[in-house]
Amino acid sequence: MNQSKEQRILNFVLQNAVRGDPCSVVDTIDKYCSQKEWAMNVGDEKGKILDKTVEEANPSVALELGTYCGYSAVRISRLLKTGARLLTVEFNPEFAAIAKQMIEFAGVQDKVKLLEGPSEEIIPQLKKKYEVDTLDFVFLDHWKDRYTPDTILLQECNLLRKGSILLADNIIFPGAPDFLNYVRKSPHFQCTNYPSHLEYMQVEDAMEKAVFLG
Ligand SMILES: O=C(NCCCCCn1ccc2cnccc21)c1cc(-c2ccc(F)cc2)cc(O)c1O
Ligand SMILES: [Mg+2]
Repeated sequence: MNQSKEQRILNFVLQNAVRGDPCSVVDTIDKYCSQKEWAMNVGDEKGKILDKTVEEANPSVALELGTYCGYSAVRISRLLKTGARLLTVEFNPEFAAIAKQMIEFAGVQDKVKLLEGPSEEIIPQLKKKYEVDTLDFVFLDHWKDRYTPDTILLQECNLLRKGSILLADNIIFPGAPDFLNYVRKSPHFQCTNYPSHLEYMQVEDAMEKAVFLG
């Protein structure tokens, strides 16, 4: 049975990155996906915007929707302070299995909890089952038509507090027009746009930061 692209990415990391070194894992994935096979990791250009936003949020509890191979989970968790944690949600069991190994190889498994399933089921469980009070930072990188309903669901579940920072990938490509509309029109969010490029390509993309005002 021939390997998946995601398995090839993981194998390349296991053979070429430094175990326990999150930066080398991130750089090695970027090397593979820019030179050998494109993949939908957030990448280094948008990754730098992600880094800045995580540093601004300095979260105790962070949520990521869309783990994929674990690239942004490793990227985010390498910046977390002692005792802080990242909950990352992946819907696809094959991707979750790859991401688990990627996270463990990077040595960030103590900071990251990988939750398997659809966001609309997991978000309502965060308070009781995963002992979350409120979320300091949320990275949206899953189905683009789920960004808006999940942002509404986060509010309905009382998971956001004054100052919670949402960062959304792929605002231009593949695009999340309804999300952009929703947060920019809402009196409960202060928005900032960060123009960038699609990972590993010269195609325009952008990220949108939305700070919850309460
Ligand atoms: O589709 C993208 N990501 C989402 C993947 C599926 C998420 C599924 N999923 C995960 C957790 C979860 C929880 N609940 C429900 C569903 C859930 C994506 C695509 C492109 C892209 C693709 C083709 C192209 F030609 C150009 C660009 C680039 C990106 O950066 C992307 O992020
Ligand atoms: Mg993306």
